[in-house]
Amino acid sequence: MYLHGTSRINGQGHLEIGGCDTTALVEQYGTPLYVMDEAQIRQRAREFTEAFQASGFRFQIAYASKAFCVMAMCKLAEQEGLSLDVVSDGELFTALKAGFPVDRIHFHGNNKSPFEIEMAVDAGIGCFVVDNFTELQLLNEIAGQRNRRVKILFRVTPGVEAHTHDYISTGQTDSKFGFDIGNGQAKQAIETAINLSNIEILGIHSHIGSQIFEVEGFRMAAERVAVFAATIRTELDITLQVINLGGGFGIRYKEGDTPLQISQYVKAITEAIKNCFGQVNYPLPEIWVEPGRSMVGDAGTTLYTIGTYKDIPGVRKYVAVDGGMTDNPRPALYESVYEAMLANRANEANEEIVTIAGKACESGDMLIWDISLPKSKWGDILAVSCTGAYNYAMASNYNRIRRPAVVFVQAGKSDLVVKRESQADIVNNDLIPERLFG
Ligand SMILES: Cc1ncc(COP(=O)(O)O)c(C=O)c1O
Ligand SMILES: N[C@@H](CCCC[NH3+])C(=O)O
Repeated sequence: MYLHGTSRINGQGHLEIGGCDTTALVEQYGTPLYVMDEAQIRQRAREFTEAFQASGFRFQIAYASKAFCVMAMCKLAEQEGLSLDVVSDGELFTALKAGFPVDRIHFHGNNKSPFEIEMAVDAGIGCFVVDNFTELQLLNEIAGQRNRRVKILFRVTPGVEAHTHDYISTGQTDSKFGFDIGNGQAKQAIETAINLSNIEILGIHSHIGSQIFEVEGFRMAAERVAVFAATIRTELDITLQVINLGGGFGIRYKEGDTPLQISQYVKAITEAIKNCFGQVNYPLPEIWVEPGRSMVGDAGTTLYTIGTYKDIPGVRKYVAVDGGMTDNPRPALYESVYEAMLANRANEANEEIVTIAGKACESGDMLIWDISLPKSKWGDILAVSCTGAYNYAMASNYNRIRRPAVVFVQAGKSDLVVKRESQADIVNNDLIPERLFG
């Protein structure tokens, strides 16, 4: 397993993260356990900030909280001077509860409910990223009822196909998100909004997809957005101040993954904006981005306890752990590949190829197919790396399996930031109607 961030093998031959021995973390908190390397998250935030500072552009880096949205993470994002992207009242509530400055929160989503819009307007949200015509009218109406003027970006689809899994590709014309530039709907949306008295247009937003390893897609998106901005200026007499190019910066999950340095992504984006907007003689806009995975993905490691085996001679050996698709649905959803190691026997040589199965009642509940490991036994600790993004965030209670705890580790200290769900939590919202007792 590749050792990310502060991960290392210590003198006892154990995996250590943030100066904490993972076997001690398991003793203290149990398994499955999400371990987040705080220094690694902070370093990523600083890489983004420094790269933008070097570009000379005005900027906002909005952490896409969907990747991992808990109050401690919102606090950390605030400390690092980031903005925050939320997509539901739940994420907004989490951020507000954590005391995140509301004027630095951006509200996304393709089907924001009236309740969500009201909540965000009342809270004084920094901006809405408007996704469709219905939302535009609703937002104007709700803001009007409150005598408020709300800032917006328009989410546009620039017609760029990112080289990634279909389910996480969003910039193409056939997408449920945003207004298409190519078919004229993006222009029509801006034209409509100009006449809405409770809306202030800041700019446009484009997000082409996730887990992207090259810069070409971002360059193309910047180019199309610049041409579009120029057309809008000529035809509608409005100059956009903000261009948001979304997130999508890839990370290394496994051997063969080739993400770029954060500074390379940022340089490509800022240079493309500079060139493309320069070519059409446009005042340089403020640049916003929304990294999620690249902020937290490789800072996360999940620790599991190994339980049972099923060895099918000549076919395959299954090794089951005490979690699975309920804490990490990504292999089942996207065929994502993860790396792992035995955290308590980290120096031992690999001896067998096994398949790591989860404990859910589902044949597709596999975490890793065909991985080389030392011969493991009941009670060993399996560490799976790169689980910081879209793992806890996408965890479920399928089979009424309880969601794991999350700890932040740094400089030899661990802090619980999400408690393990209890059995009481599992039935907390259940009710038995009176008549069923009769
Ligand atoms: C609008 C938007 N912004 C930001 C992100 C974050 O993407 P990533 O986690 O790949 O950086 C996403 C998710 O793909 C998104 O849909
Ligand atoms: N959930 C996806 C990323 C999509 C993000 C939202 N647009 C993943 O785990 O890779």
